[in-house]
Amino acid sequence: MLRWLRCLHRPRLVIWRSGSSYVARMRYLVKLKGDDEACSAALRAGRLFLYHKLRPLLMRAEGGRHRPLDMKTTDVEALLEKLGQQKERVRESVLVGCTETWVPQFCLDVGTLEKCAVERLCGGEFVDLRKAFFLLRGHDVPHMARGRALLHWHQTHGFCSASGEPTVKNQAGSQRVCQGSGHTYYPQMAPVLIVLVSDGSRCLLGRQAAFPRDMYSALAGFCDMGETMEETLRREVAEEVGLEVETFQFASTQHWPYPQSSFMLACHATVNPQRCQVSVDKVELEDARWFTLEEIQEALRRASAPQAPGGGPPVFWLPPSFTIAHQLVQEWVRQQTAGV
Ligand SMILES: NC(=O)C1=CN([C@@H]2O[C@H](COP(=O)(O)OP(=O)(O)OC[C@H]3O[C@@H](n4cnc5c(N)ncnc54)[C@H](OP(=O)(O)O)[C@@H]3O)[C@@H](O)[C@H]2O)C=CC1
Ligand SMILES: [Mg+2]
Repeated sequence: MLRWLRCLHRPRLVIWRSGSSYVARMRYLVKLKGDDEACSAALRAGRLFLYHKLRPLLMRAEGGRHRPLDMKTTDVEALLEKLGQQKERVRESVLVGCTETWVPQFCLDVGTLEKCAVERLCGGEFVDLRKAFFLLRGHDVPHMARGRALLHWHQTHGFCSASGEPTVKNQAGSQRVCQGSGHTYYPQMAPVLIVLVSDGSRCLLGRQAAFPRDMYSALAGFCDMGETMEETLRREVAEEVGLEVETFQFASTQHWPYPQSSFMLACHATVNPQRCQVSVDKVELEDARWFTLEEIQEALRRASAPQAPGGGPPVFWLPPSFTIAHQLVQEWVRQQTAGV
């Protein structure tokens, strides 16, 4: 039976900045979601982030980093007209947020335009989001991921599953409605459990064949219909590596834009060190193995994908620092070294 893992990690205290500005902005955003006219006015005054076939438009910033390129709506309208499109296409955009200075932010996919022409006219580059994860600063990543996820949802929910008729997006893009059946569709995320398993002194990482070469991550799996988080955790660890979890503790959550949109629920778990022989399900994983604290600490010190010197054995590496898998690994190291 699962037991709660006591004292492994201190509960996280989150302190939000106080003040009425956050509340007012959230109320403004909810108004834009429910009021097409207000949202159209916000679009005129807002900023647009362009995507091309779900690749965000980035520009080079100082220090070799990149940043998302945002544009005035009127500039995007001029761009569309210059490339032979109707400027009304800006209305295909979706609302993704609002800055602290109350500038509404929208995303628009211009995948039907010629990519190089847009890049030339805007002075940026459309970059695959997985590559962009390594180029952007941490706080820009969730923003770009959210835009991609929402645009992808709209691109794949154009028809009603009840009537087969086209669905229509509201101006904010917070829902699609089928006039025929009356169904309203809302953007969805699939719950995924991600877990860092430890035997007390080592942690278990695995890799799928589709991962970048030599990258290892925490175990993950989609929640089955009707499962609790604990049941998914226990099942996935049993299925993928043949181990029985003894204790676990919830850690945090993260939105992840793949494969469609996932709501990642992150946990730490332990197995009995006397029963930690890994048996990998080769359909799901290419490999899974135990790593010592020293190996993990060294991987955390390596900034990016390392090259094995002189053709020696490949060195493993971890997902980028903003990912929840990386955060689980860092938490585990902190716990292992606490009081040392
Ligand atoms: N942010 C992070 O730090 C990390 C994120 N992840 C993400 O977690 C997600 C899940 O991990 P993964 O190990 O692949 O999951 P699973 O172990 O559940 O295996 C994936 C398989 O499950 C099936 N499946 C069941 N439900 C779904 C669903 N709702 N959507 C898609 N496939 C489903 C598919 O099988 P079939 O194709 O046969 O139908 C798919 O190939 C991935 O999207 C991955 O990108 C993973 C690690 C780190
Ligand atoms: Mg998996």
